[in-house]
Amino acid sequence: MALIIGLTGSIASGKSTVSLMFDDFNIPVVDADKLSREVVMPGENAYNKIVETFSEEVLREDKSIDRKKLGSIIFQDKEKRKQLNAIVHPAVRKKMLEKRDHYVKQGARCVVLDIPLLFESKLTHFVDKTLVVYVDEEVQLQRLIGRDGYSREEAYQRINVQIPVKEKAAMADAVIDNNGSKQESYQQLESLLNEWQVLQ
Ligand SMILES: CC(C)(COP(=O)(O)OP(=O)(O)OC[C@H]1O[C@@H](n2cnc3c(N)ncnc32)[C@H](O)[C@@H]1O)[C@@H](O)C(=O)NCCC(=O)NCCS
Ligand SMILES: Nc1ncnc2c1ncn2[C@@H]1O[C@H](COP(=O)(O)OP(=O)(O)OP(=O)(O)O)[C@@H](O)[C@H]1O
Repeated sequence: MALIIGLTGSIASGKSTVSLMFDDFNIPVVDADKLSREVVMPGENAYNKIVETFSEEVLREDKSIDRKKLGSIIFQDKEKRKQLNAIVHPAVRKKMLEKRDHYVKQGARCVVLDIPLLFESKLTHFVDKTLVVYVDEEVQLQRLIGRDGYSREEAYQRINVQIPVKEKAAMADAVIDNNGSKQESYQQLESLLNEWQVLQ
């Protein structure tokens, strides 16, 4: 039986950074953020629904979704966020489960589902173990600003629409403390995978 790990955290806590490390252990990762970009490509159902709901105002000149613009709308309006989630999440879940099952069928010993909203969307039944990538709030804020160039207010807005990462860490089966170097996080991941006996 394959072990399915749900990898989560909060925005800019380091999920993608840790998710890349699984490659070294030949463990496949299904990335919900990546799928959420694929399902809103022009021509897809979710794309059409987004245009219907949010108007052509959220399109770029080439008709693709202007993610920055859509983000600036939904991160400050709970109702609009719910509308977008209702459009995008079902399509992402379907693709995620298809990919999970594909890797399991191929004989993977372990599959990672990288899902930013694992706890918020109550998806823990998709996985056997939950793993949270944790950082202190000030580190999270600085890394988010450093990566995306948001103002402090914009960064807080994005952090505050999710369950605080401290609370997620308290709910998780395991936690990687990503306040230190990437190397330190890598070592924590390696020990955990040994503990969970998924390394060949
Ligand atoms: C609003 C959008 C267009 C902004 O796109 P952008 O490229 O700027 O951000 P990206 O998609 O890379 O998301 C960055 C991070 O924001 C957070 N986030 C994104 N959407 C949401 C949401 N609906 N609620 C809370 N946090 C969210 C996550 O931590 C995610 O990792 C995009 O995030 C989106 O379509 N969101 C709805 C789908 C969703 O919930 N995706 C996240 C999990 S599948
Ligand atoms: N241990 C670390 N030391 C220094 N910088 C780090 C560390 N871990 C991650 N970072 C940097 O912090 C930023 C956020 O990390 P990352 O993109 O992995 O977060 P994320 O949780 O995947 O974010 P999102 O929720 O937006 O997808 C990136 O610029 C990344 O390079």
